[in-house]
Amino acid sequence: MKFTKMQGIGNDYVYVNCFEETVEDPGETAIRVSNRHFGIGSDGLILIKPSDKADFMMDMYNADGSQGAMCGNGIRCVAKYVYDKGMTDKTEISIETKSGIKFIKLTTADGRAELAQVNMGAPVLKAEKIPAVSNSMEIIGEPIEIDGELYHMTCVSMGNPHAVVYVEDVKKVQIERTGPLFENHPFFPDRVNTEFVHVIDENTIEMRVWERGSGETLACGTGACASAVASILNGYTKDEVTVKLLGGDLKIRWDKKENLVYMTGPAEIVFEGEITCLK
Ligand SMILES: N[C@@H](CCC[C@H](N)C(=O)O)C(=O)O
Repeated sequence: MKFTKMQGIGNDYVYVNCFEETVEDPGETAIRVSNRHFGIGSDGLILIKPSDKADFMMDMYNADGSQGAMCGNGIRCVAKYVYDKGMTDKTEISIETKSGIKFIKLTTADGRAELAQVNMGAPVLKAEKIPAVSNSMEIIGEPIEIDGELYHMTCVSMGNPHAVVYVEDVKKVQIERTGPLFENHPFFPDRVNTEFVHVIDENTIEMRVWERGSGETLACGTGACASAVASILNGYTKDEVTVKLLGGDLKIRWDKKENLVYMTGPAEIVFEGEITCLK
């Protein structure tokens, strides 16, 4: 099976072109390829498939084999892949995901895609739709105690569930301990991605993420969008936010008039290869 390893600000996935390849058991394949010692090494697996509703389809799996409905960094990479490989000559591409069709605009140079702006759609704030168990309709700045520590949490779905909490210093977060406690908290029936955010100024935040199904990653596109929306809702930032992640920066803009979130960032091919045997 031929594959391409790609990354969007350090959030790395193994991409398989399913116009040419068939993946029988994507969950199991994701677990095997993601292993950083016995496999290729990645945060998960992304399949690029034909779609009858959009130009292409993205089907994504986390490192633990669970399927994700949406992947912000992944969708920029899929758009770069199909453009750079000549599968389309369009610079405005539609991609079907499990959370609906997303629209991507590419900036190109020398026949290659460099930056991708993704219309990520409307943020979902209703607790039951995230899903999160709460007596409130929306969870904005709600207190939650985790491991004896009090956090104020804002929950947003960007096609997948996110809990955004604010901290003084992202470097000091014991994410390997705290991340799983949020991820598997009974508050979140489908588990949750958690963003630990520090507000730098009204235009800039920094963030570390614990991803549902993959653990700490260098970046999360949907998480950056959720963090920007949470920071705007809590009055910490303006509507356009630079999100600084361990792997790089993303620009997020919430167009409140249209209620649409736009994410802009890079995508890169790291290497390509062929799997002949993977235990
Ligand atoms: N890294 C992604 C999100 C991947 C899916 C997530 N872990 C989930 O299960 O919801 C991104 O860039 O958005």
